Amino acid sequence: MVYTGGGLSSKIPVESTSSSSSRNLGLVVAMTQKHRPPHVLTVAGSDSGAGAGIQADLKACAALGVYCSTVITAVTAQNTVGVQGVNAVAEDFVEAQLRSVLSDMQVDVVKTGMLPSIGVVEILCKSLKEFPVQALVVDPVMVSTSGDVLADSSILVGFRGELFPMADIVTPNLKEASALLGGVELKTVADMHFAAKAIHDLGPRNVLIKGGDLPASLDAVDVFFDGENCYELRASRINTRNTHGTGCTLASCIAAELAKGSLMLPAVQVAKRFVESALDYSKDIVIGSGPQGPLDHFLKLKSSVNSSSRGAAFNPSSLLLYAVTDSGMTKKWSRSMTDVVKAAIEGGATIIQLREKDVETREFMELAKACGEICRSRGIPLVINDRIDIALACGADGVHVGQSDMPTRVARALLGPEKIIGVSCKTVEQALQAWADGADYIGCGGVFPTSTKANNLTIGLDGLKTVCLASKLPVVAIGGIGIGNALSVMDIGAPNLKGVAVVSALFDRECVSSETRKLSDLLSTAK
Ligand SMILES: Cc1ncc(COP(=O)(O)OP(=O)(O)O)c(N)n1
Ligand SMILES: Cc1nc(C(=O)O)sc1CCOP(=O)(O)O
Ligand SMILES: [Mg+2]
Repeated sequence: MVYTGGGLSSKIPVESTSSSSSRNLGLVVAMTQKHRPPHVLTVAGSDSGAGAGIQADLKACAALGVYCSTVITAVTAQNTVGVQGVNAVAEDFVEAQLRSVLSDMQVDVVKTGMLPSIGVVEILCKSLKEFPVQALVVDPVMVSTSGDVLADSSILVGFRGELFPMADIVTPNLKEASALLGGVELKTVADMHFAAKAIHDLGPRNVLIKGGDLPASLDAVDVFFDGENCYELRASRINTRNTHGTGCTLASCIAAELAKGSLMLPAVQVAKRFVESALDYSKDIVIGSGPQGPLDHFLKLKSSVNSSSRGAAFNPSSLLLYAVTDSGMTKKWSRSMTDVVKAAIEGGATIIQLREKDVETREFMELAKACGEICRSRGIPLVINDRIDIALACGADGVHVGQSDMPTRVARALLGPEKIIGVSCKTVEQALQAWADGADYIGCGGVFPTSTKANNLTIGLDGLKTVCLASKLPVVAIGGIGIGNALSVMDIGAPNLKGVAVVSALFDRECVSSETRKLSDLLSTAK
């Protein structure tokens, strides 16, 4: 089959094109080391409401950094009210999908969800014998959370006879466990222990009985049995209507962790923690008008801990008057850090960087939290120097890293797509690398000699201009800059030079707010 659209092929750099953008794409591709990501194949039904099924599996795997391919067994018309329709995919086409993925894509773990007929179970087992994988996670989906039947009871024969003996773990909820055991009542944790052992006798190497529906329990208790020991795994019960998709998500997370190389019990524990956090993060979202809303796998990225103050995308104009703190200077003038941050903002600082080289982690955290509140209430971004952990823990807007700090690409992976990342660059190569690695701006200097940073190389106005003209990112100049020379910096004739970053000219002065005001007024006259 020939595909002539944009797609992936448009990302491959074309040799004969000499534009700078295609050259840089080539650079990015060349720099990328080839590796095979952990890979889960989910064999399940599609949920049009995207809370459960294939859609939940894709999101859960993505959230845990695992590649997920899909074999769709049925298409359901489904929302927060219930299941309005089920259209099973023809069995030979389920087989075709399985063959396509398994014969080509080096799947590590297969996870199953809705298997609508015994024929599909048989096809799956046959395919797994032909293309063995490292592990098989079976979520024996029979009834949806809304009570709608998703597989007829003949499926039980297929589960017991063929699939379970191949499974590394099965993850029934109480209703499914009861059905698997011929309708036995399961009402207590002791019943769950019994069920785990009885289902283990059907052949899987591990069993996880999910106790979410257990009556009158304060904790969410699941029982895990590995053939020798039974464990009660407890998590706090989260009071929310948004629980649709938790079963699929849990099984997918187990599969994802196994694909990364985890042992079974740790994989189950990570999966439980993920579901608990996702439920907590999404407990108040409103999607649909029915009784069961979906959980949101990616709210973690938007949680108050991670991104509380980042209202809008990074605005380069916030680099105009970039105030960088220094605890030595703050102590020298017997001031508190919160007072100097307030004073700088009062004087017109447009972004604050907390640069604390000599404080303990605990104190840095407290300072970052306190300054974060001040900045947030005044609409000014707060960036943390060097410390990605502090930025994450206190919900800062981003970080500034140097060439010997955490690599930008790793910082971006840890901080997610929305946080601001600034990178110190003294050369054109460093500036291009910062862009390729996902930075938002670069700090370029030392423009002039400085006594604030020991042994700092001075690159002068010419060095600054060279880097600015090559940089694809906005630039803030740093090093020895103050009222006497700020305009000469801003006048170098580089449109992407957006401002100046200053330490001593603000914080090693008698009055922080009036010094900042003078510099702010001066910068407002720059072209
Ligand atoms: C805006 C800005 N530019 C450059 C730096 C210097 O960062 P780095 O090279 O990591 O040195 P330290 O500040 O960590 O000593 C900066 N902090 N801010
Ligand atoms: C923190 C820092 N980074 C620099 C760089 O060149 O990357 S110069 C510098 C210190 C800037 O302090 P002052 O404004 O007091 O000169
Ligand atoms: Mg640094």
